[in-house]
Amino acid sequence: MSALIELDDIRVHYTVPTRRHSPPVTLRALDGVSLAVERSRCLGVVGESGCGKSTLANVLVGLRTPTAGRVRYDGREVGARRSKDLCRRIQMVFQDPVGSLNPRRRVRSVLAELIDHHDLVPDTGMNSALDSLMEMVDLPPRVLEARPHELSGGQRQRVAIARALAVQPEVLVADEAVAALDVSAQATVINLLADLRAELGLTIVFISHDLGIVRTLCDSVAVMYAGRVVEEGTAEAVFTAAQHPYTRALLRAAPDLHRPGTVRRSPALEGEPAGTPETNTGCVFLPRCPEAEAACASAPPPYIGNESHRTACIHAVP
Ligand SMILES: Nc1ncnc2c1ncn2[C@@H]1O[C@H](COP(=O)(O)OP(=O)(O)OP(=O)(O)O)[C@@H](O)[C@H]1O
Repeated sequence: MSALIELDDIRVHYTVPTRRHSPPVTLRALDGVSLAVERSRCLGVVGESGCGKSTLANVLVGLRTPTAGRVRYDGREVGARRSKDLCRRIQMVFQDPVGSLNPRRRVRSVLAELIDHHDLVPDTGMNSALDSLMEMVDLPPRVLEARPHELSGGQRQRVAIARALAVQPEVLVADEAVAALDVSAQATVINLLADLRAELGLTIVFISHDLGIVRTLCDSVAVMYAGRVVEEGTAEAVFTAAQHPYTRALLRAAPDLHRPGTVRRSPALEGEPAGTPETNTGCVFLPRCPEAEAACASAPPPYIGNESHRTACIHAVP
């Protein structure tokens, strides 16, 4: 199967200030990421907080121009300035629908404006296009008349998905799209994404801290550490026979994988002690993983920043 999106040696470096009188350092948020996403498939991207997942999402949708590397879409190289049509084809769903929806505007007006902007439906077909969108995301038509604060978290996230679907995209990049939802709303949104993929042939890049959900939804998984993809494979292979020490540490630390009835622990990890993750707003912070650091030795510390919220990918370029 041919890849719809290809990333080739993508680097995103930021220049960040340090202490007064010290020169700024370069932070490698992405440090040579190569990935291919096949059409109509779902790729999960996992890794601890700060490893570069959102930066990757931003590169995919064109919100961030890479410092180096190439992005290809459907075989064609994508430049720094994307066409309106390419922007339409790759849509993002963010973690926080409240922040991404204008609180003053009714759902109808947000969706209609987008459809209009891309000339996707004649004026006479607008009402039925909006009704079908609501049906697609399993919301009653009355939601069209609501403002975001009048909806539940799960409903808002479905409106955010409707907004992405309004422009008839080929790719959805979901960046922690269910992290802010309770378990039942999460299940609804996950099922919705799975149905949309099956019905519309959508390609999905699903970024999440929740390994249980990734295993359920995704065909393949890319594991990120310190701005790099350290392991990539089918979901089954990654979850049952992880190869990289960091993936194994991540699996050990994932609370969902130890919860009975969700996802069984990888046989590859049998006999190894489970980690004790500290959780904070849904993020899993791993205990330091010397094996993983050794395996990523070409990206050595020193880390900068707050050690208690360790962002492994922050290391100064020597
Ligand atoms: N505009 C920016 N300027 C400087 N540093 C940035 C910028 N955006 C992101 N970073 C840094 O780049 C690194 C990667 O950030 P990113 O948001 O991609 O991580 P993440 O894996 O998505 O984390 P989380 O799971 O917590 O959302 C982090 O160390 C972050 O602080």
